[in-house]
Amino acid sequence: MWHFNAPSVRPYHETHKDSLRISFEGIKLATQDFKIQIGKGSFGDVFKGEISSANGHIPIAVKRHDQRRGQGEKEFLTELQVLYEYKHENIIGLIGYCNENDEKILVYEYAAKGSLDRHLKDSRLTWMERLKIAIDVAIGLDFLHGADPPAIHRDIKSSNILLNEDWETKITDFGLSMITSVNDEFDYDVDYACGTPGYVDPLFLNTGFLTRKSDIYSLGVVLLEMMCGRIQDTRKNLVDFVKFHCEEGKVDELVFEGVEDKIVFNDLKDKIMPRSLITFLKLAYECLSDEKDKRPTASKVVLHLKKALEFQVNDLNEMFTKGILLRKGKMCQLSSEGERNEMVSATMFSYEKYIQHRQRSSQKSRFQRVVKMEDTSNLRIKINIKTQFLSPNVIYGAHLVFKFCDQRKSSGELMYVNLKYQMGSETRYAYFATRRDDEWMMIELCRFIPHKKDVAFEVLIESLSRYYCGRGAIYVEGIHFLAINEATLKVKQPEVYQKLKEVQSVVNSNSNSTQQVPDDYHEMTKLHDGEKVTYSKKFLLLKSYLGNICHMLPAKTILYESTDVKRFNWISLAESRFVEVAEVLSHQVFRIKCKIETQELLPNTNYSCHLDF
Ligand SMILES: Nc1ncnc2c1ncn2[C@@H]1O[C@H](COP(=O)(O)OP(=O)(O)OP(=O)(O)O)[C@@H](O)[C@H]1O
Repeated sequence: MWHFNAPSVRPYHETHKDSLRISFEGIKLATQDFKIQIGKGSFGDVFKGEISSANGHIPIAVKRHDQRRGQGEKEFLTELQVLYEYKHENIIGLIGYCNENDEKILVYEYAAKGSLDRHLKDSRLTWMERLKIAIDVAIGLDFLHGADPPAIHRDIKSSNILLNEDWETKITDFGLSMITSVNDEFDYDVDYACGTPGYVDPLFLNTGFLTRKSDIYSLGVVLLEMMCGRIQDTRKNLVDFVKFHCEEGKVDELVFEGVEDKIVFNDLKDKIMPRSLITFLKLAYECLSDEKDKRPTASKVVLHLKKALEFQVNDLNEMFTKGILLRKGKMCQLSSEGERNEMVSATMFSYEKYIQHRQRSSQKSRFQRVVKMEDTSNLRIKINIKTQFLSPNVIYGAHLVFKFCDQRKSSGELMYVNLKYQMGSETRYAYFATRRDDEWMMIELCRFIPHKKDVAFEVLIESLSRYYCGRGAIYVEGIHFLAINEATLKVKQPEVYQKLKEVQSVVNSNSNSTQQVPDDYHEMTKLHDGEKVTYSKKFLLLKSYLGNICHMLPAKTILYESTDVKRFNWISLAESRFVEVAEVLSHQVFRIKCKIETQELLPNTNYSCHLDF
C-alpha cells in the first residue's frame, strides 16, 4: 500500500459522533483483550468481538490502528466520518469508535464470510454469485459517487469487499477516501498519491488528478479477479494477462483460470453463458480504459452487470428447458423443480454385431444421430453408461426412448409393448410405452435415487412384443433420466411419499456405492416384524427398485366365491406372505373381483396386474 498524508477536503469535527464513542476498556472487554485476530491491514490488525444489545449479542469487527504502521489520525478520522455519514446497505456499518490517547479503534458490523479475496479461488462461489457481489459493489460505489457531497473510495480491491453471513456485500476500509466539496464533474487535483499497486488508476498515478473514474478503474480490476478466480498480482498483472488472452482469442482459458477446483466449475449450474461473459468482459475492459471518459459511471456499471446477470439466468434457463447438448451423446435439462435431468444418446450403447443398425440424423431427435434396430424381437442392446449431471438424492425414473420407423397412427397415449430387459440378474418386463408429443415413446425401466451425480447404469434391452409391436423396425434415441416430481407426490399421495422417503433413508444409510434398494427390500417392509398379512389388511409392497410400489392383495379379498362355483380350500403356507392361500383344483373355475385402491399407487406409472400362484 502506498500511503501519504490524505487530507479530507471537508473539515471534520469528531464531536458530532459522541453517541458512538466506546471506551478502550469496553472494547477490550468486547474482544476479550483482542484475543481473536481476523485480519491484518497495513494500518493495524482486525479482531473479532461481541457486544450486548437489546437484541442479544452482536458480533463485531474491531480495527485497532497501529500508528507505527504509518496511518495518521487523519485517516482514522476520515474513515470515521465517511462511515458515519454515508450509510448504505453495501457499505460496512459503523457501530462505534474509540479515540483515547494513542488508541484509535473503529468498531464495524461483523462480516462473517470475510473479504472477497479469500473466496476468489473457491469453486463453490458460482458465476451467478460473483455477478451479484459485483453488482452490490457497484451499487455501493454509485451511492458514494452520487451522494451530496460525493465520496471517492480510492482503495477499491477485493480485500476491501466484505461478505456477511448471507453473502451480502459491504465495501470497507475508507481510511484513504476523499469527500469532495462539490458535486461536479471536475477533477480533484491532489498532491499525493495513494491506493494499492495493481488496483490504482494509472491515470491518477501519472497526472495526480483524482476523479470518481479512478474507483471505476479499480473496480475493473476486481471484476477481472472475479472472472479469473485469482487475486491481482503485480508480478503477473491481471490486466495485461486478460488483454493478452482476449487479443489471442483465448477468452475461455482465462475464465476461472486461478480457481482451485476447475472441474466443479464445469458443472452446469456454474456454466457461464456466453452473452453474460461477453457483457461482463466488455464492461471490465471499459472500466480499465486509459481514457477516463470512456470509463462508465458506477450507475452504468450497475446496469451492465445486471444485464450480464439477466443473460446468465435467462440463457441458462432456456438452455436447460430446451436441453443443452453438453458433449457428444450427453444432454442435460433442468426440470421445473430445478433438478437436472439427463439424456444419454443411443450412440453410446453397444450392440451385438449381427444386428443391423444404422445411425440416422434425420429423425427430429435432440441428438444428431439415432440408432435404427431392425429386429425388435431380438434387440440385445447393452447399456452400460455413467450419468454425469443428476441431482443427488432426488428420485429419478430411467426411460428408454424409441419410436417405430413406420408412421403409426397414434392410438392414445399408452401403447402395450411388453419390453423385456435384464437388470443385474433379474429379468424384467415393462409393459407400456408412453407416446410423447414429439412422437418419441418412453418406457420406464426403473427408479433410483443417485447419491452423487455419477451413477453407473447397466441394463440389457432384449425384445419388444412382436405380437403387439409388429415386425417393423424402431429408432432408439437413448436413455432419459427424469426427476420424479416429489412435490406433487407429497401433496397427492402423502402415504406413498412417506414410504418413498423411508426407502430413501434406508438407501442412504445402507451403502455408499449401491444406488438401488436391495432386492429383498420387500421382506424388510413386510408388515410389522414378519407378521403375516390377514385378508382384511391391504398389502403395500415395495419391490426391488425404488418407487416401484406394488399393491398386493391377498386371494381372500379377490377370489369371488359364489354359489355357482365350487368353494375353495383355504390353507396356510409357510412361504406365503398372507395367512391363508386358496387351493384351486384343476378344472376348477375361479373368478377374480377386486378393487384397486389407486391412492396407493404411484401417479404417471404404468402398472401391470399379475396373478401369483
Ligand atoms: N468488518 C469486518 N468483518 C470481518 N472481517 C473484517 C472486517 N473488516 C476487516 N476484516 C478483515 O480484516 C482484513 C484487513 O482489513 P483492513 O481493512 O484493515 O485491511 P486491508 O484492506 O486488507 O488492507 P489495507 O489496509 O492494506 O488496505 C480484511 O481483508 C478482512 O479480511
